[in-house]
Order: sequence, then structure tokens, then C-alpha cells
Amino acid sequence: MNTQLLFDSLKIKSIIGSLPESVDHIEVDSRAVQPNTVFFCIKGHTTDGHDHAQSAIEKGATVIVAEKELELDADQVALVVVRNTSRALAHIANHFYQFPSKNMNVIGVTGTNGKTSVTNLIHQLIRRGGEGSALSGTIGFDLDGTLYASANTTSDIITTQRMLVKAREADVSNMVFEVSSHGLIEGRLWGVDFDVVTFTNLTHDHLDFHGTMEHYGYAKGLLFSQLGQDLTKPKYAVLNVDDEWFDQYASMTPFEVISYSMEKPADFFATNIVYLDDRTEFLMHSPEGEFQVETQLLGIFNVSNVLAAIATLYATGESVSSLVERLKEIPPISGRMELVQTSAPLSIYIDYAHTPDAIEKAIQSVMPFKKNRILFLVGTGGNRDKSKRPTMAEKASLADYVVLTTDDPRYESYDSILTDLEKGMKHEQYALIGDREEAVRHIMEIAEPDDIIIFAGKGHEDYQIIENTKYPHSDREIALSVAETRF
Ligand SMILES: CC(=O)N[C@H]1[C@@H](OP(=O)(O)OP(=O)(O)OC[C@H]2O[C@@H](n3ccc(=O)[nH]c3=O)[C@H](O)[C@@H]2O)O[C@H](CO)[C@@H](O)[C@@H]1O[C@H](C)C(=O)N[C@@H](C)C(=O)N[C@H](CCC(=O)O)C(=O)O
Ligand SMILES: Nc1ncnc2c1ncn2[C@@H]1O[C@H](COP(=O)(O)OP(=O)(O)OP(=O)(O)O)[C@@H](O)[C@H]1O
Repeated sequence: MNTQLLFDSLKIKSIIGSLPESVDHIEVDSRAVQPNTVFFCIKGHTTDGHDHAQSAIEKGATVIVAEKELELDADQVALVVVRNTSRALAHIANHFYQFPSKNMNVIGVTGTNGKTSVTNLIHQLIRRGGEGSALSGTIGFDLDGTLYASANTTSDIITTQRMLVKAREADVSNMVFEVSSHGLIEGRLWGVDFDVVTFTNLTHDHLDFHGTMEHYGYAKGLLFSQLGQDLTKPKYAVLNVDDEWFDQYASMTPFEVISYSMEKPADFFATNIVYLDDRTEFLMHSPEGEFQVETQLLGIFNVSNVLAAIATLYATGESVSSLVERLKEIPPISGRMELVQTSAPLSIYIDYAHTPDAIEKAIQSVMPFKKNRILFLVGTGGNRDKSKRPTMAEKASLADYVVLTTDDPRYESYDSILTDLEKGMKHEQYALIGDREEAVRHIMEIAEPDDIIIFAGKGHEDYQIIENTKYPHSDREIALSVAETRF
């Protein structure tokens, strides 16, 4: 690509050396540099890309973009100094890949809980409507049914642009992004031209990273105020009226607001909700009239997620009646209030709840069909946000019996995790068992017919991280093996 064109519109502080006529690649990781690459030096928390500029040159970089002047040991390299290399990268990547998001229908979903569920619903609804869809999120990059691994919920700028290019090349015109607050703060989505951005909710999580709820809320809000958006085409912000951040996001966004709610009138709102143990039904009021909605997704929170998904696709121009029809066929999302098939005379659910709000909603979700006790197992991760631990246990106390355990203890001791959790317990009916396998076995050993058991926190994950090693672990398999011998 012609280098002059690439750098023409970039705000540059200084250039040392002369730019080559053309460049073949752009890269942020020195280890992946190929001959004739533009290498961007990005500052991480523990690693600074500026320290890898020399090694990028040795691998063939011909342009280095940095935030400061560097002493580089090469004649054939140009050093471009800018104020912020991530912003420069967003700009250059768009030019380099020829604005892949521009002619696509691009959707972003953010919030503490529900991102994976809502993006999955949207992706599946689009595909069931006969169009192609690509999805980037916690589960990886799903290009119209083919799954590629990705390291993060929200990928870095170059990976994001490459996903869009792959979708464009495959003639897939819809791209759905699960958007993390970390990704927003770090500008990993800078340069992506969204058509619809959707908010699920904001509750206590990730305060080890963001510090306060104000900062966390600010980070999420960046999706609704994205700089650099093309405002000449209509854009929509789909916002949850039931969340206390609704007013702030609704008043600050330049996009047209579409609201949804489970509690009060909104553009899309649910009444007459019936929670069954194999499906959920409700009456949905929408700008296109009232619809009786039926979904295989279980749990209170999934009503909100369904409303978010339908409102988002309505914003892209889909008809509500067709979406309601397609929704019926969509199977439960793996590890999200998923009913485990067992011949034992009790109900076992696997749910990814790992925040206080999600725990409360998971337990409330099974209350309508409680016949005997609700047994709840939950743990927290080691070396991550510790402040949420007591509140998680407090919400878990809504269950009749609670087992407090660990969920990826990493380098933290069982005792330290369990002591923090125990502080929040509101009744005496609980056990503290650090080893998660033992904890699952314990709950299954004391289970009685008609009990409802919820294994929270692991969801679709099939491992437990101890120190820095991933060990195979499945709540489901352990529970089923005990159920077989006991019932
Ligand atoms: C372990 C961790 O927290 N790492 C964070 C940290 O990385 P770091 O200091 O190690 O730096 P780095 O990004 O690896 O390296 C800095 C630069 O040097 C370059 N480099 C590095 C090494 C080398 O040999 N050559 C080289 O060029 C890298 O390509 C990069 O451009 O600082 C970076 C910049 O601030 C973060 O992007 C990065 O987050 C990583 C990607 C991460 O996984 N973070 C998690 C917490 C995260 O973002 N999670 C959210 C989901 C949260 C949720 O909802 O649960 C996500 O979106 O996935
Ligand atoms: N709308 C919601 N409100 C509250 N809790 C929810 C909601 N949707 C899902 N949850 C809870 O959060 C858990 C995780 O759901 P999901 O994976 O969709 O969220 P996420 O935002 O992608 O989470 P993460 O960022 O941790 O990957 C579910 O298993 C459920 O317990």
C-alpha cells in the first residue's frame, strides 16, 4: 500500500528518516513482524512495545510508529512520532484494510452481564433469517458457523479489523461484537463504524481494573459516544430502561435511542411473563404491536436479553414478527441457565453467574418452580476483584443451602477466598469447601428428590485454573457421576 496515502491524514509530531514508497503489513507484535511492515509501539501494563522496536526492525519493519523519539539502529527505517500510537493505529488500520466496517451492518453489545447471551441471540437470529453473520466475543470469532479462537472478549485493533476483512471477503454483511469495558478503555474498537450499539446492564464487577463504579460506567459509556463515528447515516443506541445508567447513556449518546424494559413501558417491554422449567413465555409490546413470545432460554435475565436482541435487530430494519418466529427455534445458550439432562429426580442447572447481580437473578429464576430446596454452589476467582466476594455470598444466601468454593483460584489460597466470601453469608446453612470437585460432590451427596441445584460461575468453561495451569474440570460431569450412583 502507498505509504504517503496511508500517513497523509495522520496527525504526526515528527518524522525521522524517510518513509518507504509502499508498505506490505501493519503489526503491533514484534514477534509477528514480516519484511516491509509498519510496526506500532503500544504501551501495555507490564510490557512496552517501544522496547521491542529494535527487534521489529531486525525482523524487517521499515516504519516504526512511536510516542517518543527512539534510538534505532538502522538506516533504512523511518520513525514516525505521534501523540497516541493506539489512535494512530486505529486510523492507519482503517485505511490499510479499506474501512471494512463501513458497508457492513455492525452491532456492538456491552454491559456487565448478558453480552455473550445477547450477541449469540442476535447472531443466531440473523443466520436463521437467511443472512450471513460473524460474531466476535468470549467464545472466539464465529464466521458464519466456523469458529476461530481469539484471546480476548474484545480483540486488539488489528485483529478486529482483520475479522471484519474476513467477514467482508466471505460476503458476510453482518458483524456482531461483544464489547468489554477493558476493550473500550484501551480503544480496541476505535475506528469501527457501528450501526447499532446495545447496553444490557451495569453492576458490580471488574473494580480491580476500573477502581470505582463511576469509572466502570464511564468505560461502558464510551460505546455510546464513540468518537470517529460516521454520523451521516442513522445509528441507534438500544438501552435498558431498568438499569440506573439508562438516563446517563440516553442523554449523552448522539445516536437515536430505542429502549427496552421488563418493568415499565418502553419501546420494547415485557408483561405477563411465565417462567417454566423448559421455556419462558411473555407478551412483548413493540413499535409493531403486541406479540406472544416463546423462548427456550430460561431465567429472569434472559427475558431482558431477548428484548435487547429483538430491539437491536428491529433497529437494523428487521420485522418484529419474523424475529419472534425465529426466536422459538433458538436452543439454550451453553452454560447460561442450562438445564442438565439427568434421570435423577431433581433439577440441575449450570449457570455462568459470577457477579452479585447475576447470582441474585439466577436464584430468583428458579423460585417459581421450587418444590423442595434450592441448593447453590458458587466460587470466586483468585487474584481478581475481591470487593465483590461478600456481596456474591450475600446474594447466594437467597438459596436454602449454599456451598462456597473457588472458581479459578490462581495463586490465591482457598482460605483467603473462602474467608472473604463467608463474610457475606446471611444464614447458617452453608459449607466452605475450597476444592471445587469436592464441593460439587458434597452438594450432590446431600441432594434430595425435588431439589433444584445451581452450579454457578463455570458456565461453559471446562477447566479450573490453579496457579497458572488449566486443569480439566466439569461441574456437569462430576454432578452426573454422583447422581448416577445416588439415584
Ligand atoms: C495480562 C494483561 O492484563 N495484559 C494487559 C497488559 O498487557 P501487557 O502489559 O502484557 O502488554 P502487551 O499488550 O502484551 O504488550 C504491549 C505491546 O508490546 C507488544 N509486544 C510484546 C511482547 C513482545 O515480545 N513484542 C511486542 O511487540 C505487544 O504486541 C503489545 O502491542 O496491558 C495491555 C495494554 O494495556 C492489555 O491489553 C493487556 O490485556 C490483555 C490483552 C488481557 O487479556 N486483558 C484482560 C484483563 C481483558 O482485557 N479482558 C477483557 C474481558 C473482561 C471480561 O469481561 O471478563 C477482554 O476484552 O478480553
Ligand atoms: N441481562 C442479564 N442481567 C443479569 N444477569 C445476567 C444477564 N444475562 C446473563 N446474566 C448472568 O450472567 C451470566 C453470564 O452471561 P453472559 O455470558 O451472557 O454475560 P457476559 O456479559 O458475556 O459475561 P462475561 O463478560 O463474564 O463473559 C449468565 O450465566 C447469567 O447468570
